[in-house]
Amino acid sequence: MKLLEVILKQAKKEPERIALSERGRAYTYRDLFAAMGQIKNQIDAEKSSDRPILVYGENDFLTLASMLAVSATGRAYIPVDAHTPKERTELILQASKPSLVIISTRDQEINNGEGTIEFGPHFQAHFDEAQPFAWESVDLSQAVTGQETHYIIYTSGTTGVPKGVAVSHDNLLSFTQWMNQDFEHIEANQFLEQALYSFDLSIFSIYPSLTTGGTLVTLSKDETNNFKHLFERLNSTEINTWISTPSFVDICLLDPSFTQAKHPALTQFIFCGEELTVKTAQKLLAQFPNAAVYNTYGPTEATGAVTQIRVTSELLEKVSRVPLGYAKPGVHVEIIDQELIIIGDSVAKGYFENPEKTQAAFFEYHNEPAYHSGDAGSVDEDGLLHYQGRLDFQVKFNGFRIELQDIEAHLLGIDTVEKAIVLPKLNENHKVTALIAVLQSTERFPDKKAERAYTKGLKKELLKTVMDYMIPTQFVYQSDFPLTNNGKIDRKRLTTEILGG
Ligand SMILES: Nc1ncnc2c1ncn2[C@@H]1O[C@H](COP(=O)(O)OP(=O)(O)OP(=O)(O)O)[C@@H](O)[C@H]1O
Repeated sequence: MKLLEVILKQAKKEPERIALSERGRAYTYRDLFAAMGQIKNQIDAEKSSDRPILVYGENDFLTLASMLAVSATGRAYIPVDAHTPKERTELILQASKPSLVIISTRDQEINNGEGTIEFGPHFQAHFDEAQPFAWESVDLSQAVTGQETHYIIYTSGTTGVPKGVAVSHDNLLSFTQWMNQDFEHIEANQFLEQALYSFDLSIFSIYPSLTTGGTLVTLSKDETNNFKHLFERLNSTEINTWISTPSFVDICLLDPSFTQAKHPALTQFIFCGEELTVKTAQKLLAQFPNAAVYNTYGPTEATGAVTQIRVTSELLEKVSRVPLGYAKPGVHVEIIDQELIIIGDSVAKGYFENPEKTQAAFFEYHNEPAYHSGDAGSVDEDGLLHYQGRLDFQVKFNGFRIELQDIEAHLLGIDTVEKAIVLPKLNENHKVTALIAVLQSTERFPDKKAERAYTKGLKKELLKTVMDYMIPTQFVYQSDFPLTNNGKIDRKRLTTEILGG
């Protein structure tokens, strides 16, 4: 069955259920299909080629309806958030050459600080609620299916030109079925939709919610950026399933009202995108002792996530790093030369119209699709996967091979350390000349002398668990860490801030 057909079946059963709730406004499943139909008509009227369609919008109803309308025409959609820097949007436009651009943001001024973008053929999406709607008019005969590309998400591209990961309908179907089976079953589940649609963490809420008659509770950019607005919204909205990066929940844990007593309906937390530290998991379980907390792992190239584990207090007592979990059905993970190789039905089709990059990362392993994750790890005898950091975060320092994230994990093992990032300082020959630890500590230092004394104690503590050649050369303290648009700690910006351009 096609994903859109599953959504339609569910929608027809309970058309008045809320499909999406934005700040100050809620839309039913009937609204969603009505809007999809209208936008699909607009697409059909353009008579564009069957190349992908770029949807330029925000996390809201009109953007969701636009993406689904594109799927209904059988084309792939490319979600681009309207807050994306102009230059990057232009790079994505050049790389993807979409047949059409749907502008679903209501705020046309959004990018004007940076000037107008040349979109090529485009139209503004509209939803006219006064127009009559009949379920019989819904036509999914052309809708995306099988190996056809469902969406193309451009990864933030740590280097150079962004790469568009092409995910098939069947990749997404397999992911959605797993989410619907292997996590908590919550009736009329209200999903937090914090991740931008242009970040694949968003599929954790969109498809499981829509295929089961749930509600997407979307946060606007203003709400995720403004602590006061965020808490106004969180405290006035019921959420059952929380999906975010660990860094985002860290921000929420700063608010004393973020507790089970205040949010009794919030019973499930699902994390992905970056390491969930033992500290964050402990803090969360202390605030929400009855909630089911899951760590999941996966790159965009393997459709959202491919492993999961329920994180309990008992588990946290036994481990120094939170395991990544067990592989989903249809996927297995092998370690080849230290690297996690993801094999099976979640592996995406490749990078859109980029055979060179595709060939470098995707391959066939015993007749199954496989992907080089670039992550280091190990697998237990019973199939439990452990994370050891990104392979490209391994450096040579004074002749020793050092895994930066290994030092970070040990720093986080110290009670007063809340966050830790270790950055390599390079000379002009790209040789590491120093390791800089950037820390957020619970301690406050009245003066430099106090800071030095604390650092001295920290080094002593660290020496109990790591080799002396792994001790950072310098320690820098920050009260908060910059985050990327996707809500992960922004190492690149931190490097520029600490080490200079
Ligand atoms: N649960 C987890 N624990 C540790 N690391 C994780 C976890 N989940 C995801 N990651 C990290 O995030 C990576 C996947 O992230 P994603 O596909 O969003 O792109 P990225 O590698 O962060 O690059 P970019 O953001 O530049 O596109 C994984 O390869 C892994 O390194």
